[in-house]
Amino acid sequence: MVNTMTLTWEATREFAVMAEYSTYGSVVVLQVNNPPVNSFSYHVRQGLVDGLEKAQRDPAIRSIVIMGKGRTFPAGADVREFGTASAGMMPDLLSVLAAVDTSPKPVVSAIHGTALGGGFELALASHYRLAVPSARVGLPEVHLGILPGAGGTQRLPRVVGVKTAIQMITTGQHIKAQQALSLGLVDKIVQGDLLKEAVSFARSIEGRPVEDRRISQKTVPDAEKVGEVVDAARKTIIRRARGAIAPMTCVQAIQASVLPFDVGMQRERELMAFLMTSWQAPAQQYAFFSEREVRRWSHPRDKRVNFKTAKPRVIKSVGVVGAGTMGVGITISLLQAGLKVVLLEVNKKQLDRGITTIQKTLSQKSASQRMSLLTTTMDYSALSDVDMVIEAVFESMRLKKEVFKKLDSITKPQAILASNTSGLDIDKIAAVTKRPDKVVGTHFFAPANIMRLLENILGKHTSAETIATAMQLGTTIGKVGVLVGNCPGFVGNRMLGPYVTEAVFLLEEGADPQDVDKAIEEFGFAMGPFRMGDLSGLDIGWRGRIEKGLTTEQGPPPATPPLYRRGNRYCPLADMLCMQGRLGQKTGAGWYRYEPGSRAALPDPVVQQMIREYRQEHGFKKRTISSQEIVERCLYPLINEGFHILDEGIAARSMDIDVTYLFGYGWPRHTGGPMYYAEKVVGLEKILRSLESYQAQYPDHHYLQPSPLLRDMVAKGTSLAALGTDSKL
Ligand SMILES: CCCCCCCCCCCCC[C@H](O)CC(=O)SCCNC(=O)CCNC(=O)[C@H](O)C(C)(C)COP(=O)(O)OP(=O)(O)OC[C@H]1O[C@@H](n2cnc3c(N)ncnc32)[C@H](O)[C@@H]1OP(=O)(O)O
Repeated sequence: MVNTMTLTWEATREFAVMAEYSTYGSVVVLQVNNPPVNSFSYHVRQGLVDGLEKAQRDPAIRSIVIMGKGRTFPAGADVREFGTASAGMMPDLLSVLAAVDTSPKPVVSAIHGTALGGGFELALASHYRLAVPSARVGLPEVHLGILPGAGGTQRLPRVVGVKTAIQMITTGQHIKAQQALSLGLVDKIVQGDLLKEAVSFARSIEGRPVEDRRISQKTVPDAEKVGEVVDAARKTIIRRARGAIAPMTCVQAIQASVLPFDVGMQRERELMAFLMTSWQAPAQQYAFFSEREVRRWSHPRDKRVNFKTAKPRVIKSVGVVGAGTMGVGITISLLQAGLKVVLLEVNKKQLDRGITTIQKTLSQKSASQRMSLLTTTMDYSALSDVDMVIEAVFESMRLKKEVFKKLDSITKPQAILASNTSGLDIDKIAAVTKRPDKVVGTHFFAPANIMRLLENILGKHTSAETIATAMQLGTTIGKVGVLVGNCPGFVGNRMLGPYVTEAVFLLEEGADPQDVDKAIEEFGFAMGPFRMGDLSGLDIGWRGRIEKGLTTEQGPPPATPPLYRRGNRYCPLADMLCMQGRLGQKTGAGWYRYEPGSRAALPDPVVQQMIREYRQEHGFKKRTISSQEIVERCLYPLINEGFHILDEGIAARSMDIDVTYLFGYGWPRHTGGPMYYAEKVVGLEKILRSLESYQAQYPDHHYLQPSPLLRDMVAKGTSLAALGTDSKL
């Protein structure tokens, strides 16, 4: 009987191998075979339709199982096909799913891995769904700037209701098998061999009518509440989406699920066409692929040093120096990935505070297991045996050099020494060691256990093996690693300089901090530059400017013209706040004021008065500044700096810059990243002309001077994609 059944292939192989057809008595199994994620490329769709038709024709067949071969059930449409001729080739996914739904013989989807997007829509069109315990399902299309366009917006609410469907579809969350079972999205969780279990299950339901199993024929359980649910959702989604159009369009499609199925499907199709042809969908799909493409890194100048040839060292234990906010966050990330950590901090109180934070942050379930991987110490000799050290001490070159000298003398010769500096010269740090080839920058972002970006900095002497190890470590701990070259601020913070500088200049001319923040937040950032400054602490930038000699704790350096430093325009408003002890949220006041215990940024009349007096003192005439000007004045100089970075070979490709900004700086994903936005949304020529026009108005704002590369690209009509493979780099 079933359990003892021999699973031999009786399959005929006349169909495309991308949907293999095999029979087990009365059961046909269609196995999608399109590695790596079994996406529905044209040949898969054709193979499935052919297989379904053959199964219908064969009177000996009484049920059909659909599964994925290899690592997963289909994870959705083939996104690389979007916009190409194959995407439109029939059969499209909708006709495949219609053939499944209307099949007179029961169709069972047997899920392992991730049934996502079109894959989960296929499962929902099937009459039964089985899943292994580790499977996950979901409709993540919103992250690609589209909606579940193969019936997902119509079938899902018919099972879970409009409210849950909106929640699932607008967040794109993946649901674990057990939760899917409790929501009624799968019928059974099966242990053991999925193929055997699925065939057995299919046999057990043969002969039962399929009509009442068709989700398309059901009605939405909470239909009478749809108006109020949609209204409530609209409010949160519009705020959360910050300019992304897909989430609200998904809601509109889901709203149509209370209509007859065919009418709802028509509405879904129209809304899908709207999103597919929007500028946001390609931007988000670019972001999806770029996140993966940065894994294929190469030296910004020397393409021979790359991911294909460089072999990473095996890292089993890591030392972390410094138990401040960054050191603690890095330690948590490493522990969560199962690495052994030796955390060193010379200040006992700080070390104790760090240990408490680590304990609190690690999830209850695995805390003791993770904590057993941690050793804490105040003694450098405890680092003698680790494979790698990440230094996360205060941002001072003098201190970092001291630490690296000690590390060089104490750690084993093959250990890699990494600095979490956010912008100091890696070569100067490496120069104090006898192993500059093993020194690398690993710039984490706060909170380091949450933020996904890891900016890895290649020094002049960093070896290919060392950089490969840093990139591999990023993958191990679930970060998106980007390889960049060494320059002040590297990629991320260097580009932030012009952005923040120009934002402060806007205050001189008439804007208030809240005007600037509002415009930038409406563009899509979670926080504008002033709220962000208050959150990070205004003293970080202030200390940096003091270290560079641009200001002092008492005010401008002697004999300095108030609005200039080293020949460049300079606005001291941020320094003035710091001199008053207004360091941001942590002191209850910065650009904004904060009620005790609250993080809500409240406009502060004291700051407004300070800015007014400053304008009067220096002869600035207040004017009204439009949101458009604010966005252009802040973001175009940031983008311009990106062109300088490409020109200098600090980043190998524009996508490395985009990924840095998407994952480290909250750049809105629906615009693709700063460089994508510049080229594909605004247009390089328009960026250039705007910079020229602003520069004519503000000749002493040096960041507004267009980069030679930008000029050259506009003159020649070169694309950023071509630049990545261009001999120039
Ligand atoms: C003119 C307009 C007309 C409009 C008419 C409307 C008609 C509509 C008809 C279309 C219907 C389609 C409807 C459907 O709802 C749309 C979709 O299904 S969109 C896709 C939804 N699915 C996803 O978003 C899943 C994306 N993938 C992932 O989340 C992850 O890859 C994973 C599956 C969880 C696996 O993760 P990992 O194991 O970490 O592996 P990687 O992420 O590294 O991926 C490995 C490899 O695979 C590539 N890849 C992954 N998913 C896809 C995909 N869906 N398409 C193509 N390629 C994919 C990924 O890029 C990696 O590639 P590599 O970097 O290794 O080259």
